[in-house]
Amino acid sequence: MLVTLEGLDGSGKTTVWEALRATRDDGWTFTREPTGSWYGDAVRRSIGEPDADPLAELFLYTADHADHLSRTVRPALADGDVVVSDRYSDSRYAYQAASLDGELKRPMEYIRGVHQPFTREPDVTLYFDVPPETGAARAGATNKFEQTKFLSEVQANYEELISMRPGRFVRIDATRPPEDVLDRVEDVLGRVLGDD
Ligand SMILES: Nc1ncnc2c1ncn2[C@@H]1O[C@H](COP(=O)(O)OP(=O)(O)OP(=O)(O)O)[C@@H](O)[C@H]1O
Ligand SMILES: Cc1cn([C@H]2C[C@H](O)[C@@H](COP(=O)(O)O)O2)c(=O)[nH]c1=O
Repeated sequence: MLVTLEGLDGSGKTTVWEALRATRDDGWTFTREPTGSWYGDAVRRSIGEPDADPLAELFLYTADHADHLSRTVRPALADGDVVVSDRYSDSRYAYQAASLDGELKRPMEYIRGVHQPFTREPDVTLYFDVPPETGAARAGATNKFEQTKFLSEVQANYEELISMRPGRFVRIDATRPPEDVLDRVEDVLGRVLGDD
């Protein structure tokens, strides 16, 4: 089963991912995008570039995803592991659709179309829901993505994705204290894995 954690910068995904990882052992693979590979290094370099070309940036993230799929996600799923990824393809559909708004016609449709032939859709996606102001403040507003205005566009894109796949997304109220957020995530995982 492939479980992904999605949401705005500062929504608390990594906090939960680390807490889950600390209490699980065999049968679980914890992974993330951007990855730790050299493709991920290229992505992180681009995040730090305010003037990076948004289309070039989309393809850096997508290259990292292709490598992540073939080297980590697909092998772990083939071994029967539960794979938990902190960010995955929906981050591209939400963030790069925002950064390419005005550059391409229907950017989300374009980005989903690029992924469709090779990606593996998640089974369950936990959406960490916070207002853009909260996300930007928690993240520290240190780069071009961690800005309230940009995150408002990203949030609208996530809402569109949720309305397209209501059965896959589970909304988590991530404005709650960290312990409550983790409890809710554990409940959801217990339910979906129990049903598996
Ligand atoms: N539920 C919460 N309430 C208040 N603060 C939180 C909560 N969860 C996480 N934080 C704090 O918010 C900051 C961002 O958290 P975290 O790194 O987990 O978010 P993230 O969604 O992974 O962000 P990014 O996508 O930018 O990496 C951290 O300082 C963390 O301690
Ligand atoms: C995978 C992915 C990420 N992003 C953005 C979101 C964040 O601002 C940064 C890095 O992610 P992290 O969770 O803070 O480590 O990159 C993106 O725009 N598109 C993506 O596909």
